[in-house]
Amino acid sequence: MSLTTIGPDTAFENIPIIDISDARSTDTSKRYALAMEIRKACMEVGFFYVKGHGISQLIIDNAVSELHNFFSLPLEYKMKLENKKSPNFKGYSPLLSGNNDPNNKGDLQEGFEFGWEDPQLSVDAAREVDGVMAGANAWPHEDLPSFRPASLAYYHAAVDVGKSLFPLFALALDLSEDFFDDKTRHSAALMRMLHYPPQPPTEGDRVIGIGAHTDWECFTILLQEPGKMALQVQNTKQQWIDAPPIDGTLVINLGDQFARWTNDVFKSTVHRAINKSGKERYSIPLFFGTDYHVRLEPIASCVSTDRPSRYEVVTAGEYVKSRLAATYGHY
Ligand SMILES: O=C(O)CCC(=O)C(=O)O
Ligand SMILES: [Fe+2]
Repeated sequence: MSLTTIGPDTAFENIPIIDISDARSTDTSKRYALAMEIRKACMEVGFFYVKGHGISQLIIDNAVSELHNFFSLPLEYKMKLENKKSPNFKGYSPLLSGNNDPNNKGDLQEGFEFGWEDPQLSVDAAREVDGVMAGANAWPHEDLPSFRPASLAYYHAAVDVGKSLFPLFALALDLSEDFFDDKTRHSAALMRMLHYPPQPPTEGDRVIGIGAHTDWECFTILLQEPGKMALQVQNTKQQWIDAPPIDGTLVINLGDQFARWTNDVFKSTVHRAINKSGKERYSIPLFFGTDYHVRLEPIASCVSTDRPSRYEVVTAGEYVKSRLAATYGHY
């Protein structure tokens, strides 16, 4: 079936909530029904909340509390782990060091980035499969020893949720459920711990938490700290729709790799965050892509004579590398 003729005829005004407890159901019809819900959200919004994701509140609370501790360290401690010192850009990025929206002056956030740790794989071998971001993480072992285990516990739980979603995305695209299995062997899954200071009243909208952008991978799993509104998602009428934290849920949003793969049938939707809560705000996105050598070729059901291929075919790694260079000056 062609997916190119089904499309949204209205701009979305809210973001659906999908219960994914059936993601690994042994009942095929339940998995299929869930995939159809996901298909609708991917085609109409590019964002959805998930509940029933199975990550324990304890794992989430520990990660969030360690993340508060990390960002409370003195700047000089955090700067010891600055990502520019790392060959693969892991570690700490200070306030205003990134700029996601070229019209802006910098993102009002500081971050800590880490990825998959595979003790079996040497750094060189990892780089070969995972490209520029592969290799060791930079942890504040001495200054905050409990940060690594708490962060990795949440990371592994979130990666597991991500792995349960790929077969559903495949079904949603009328592909076999295992379509992404051989393309996601090495978990190109990067996690960023983020801290957004309150938006200063004196700043206009050219210095905000994170400027308007799309994500670069297949999809992102975002944990927002409860109670603080910041994330907004843009619809086709250029209206900003609020995506507040909702208890018990995570936000899933699609990124550019899926847009390329699906010839924009799945939407990589523009979003931004402005922390107007007056308090410190924290969030944890996990960017879930395919292995970096995988070519982002459009899926047959997403191309037609009326909708020819929109993107040049590149590998996932080439794409991410080009976006990193544009956003952080990493080459
Ligand atoms: O902090 C948020 O809510 C959004 C973060 C985000 O969009 C990103 O890091 O790509
Ligand atoms: Fe994003």
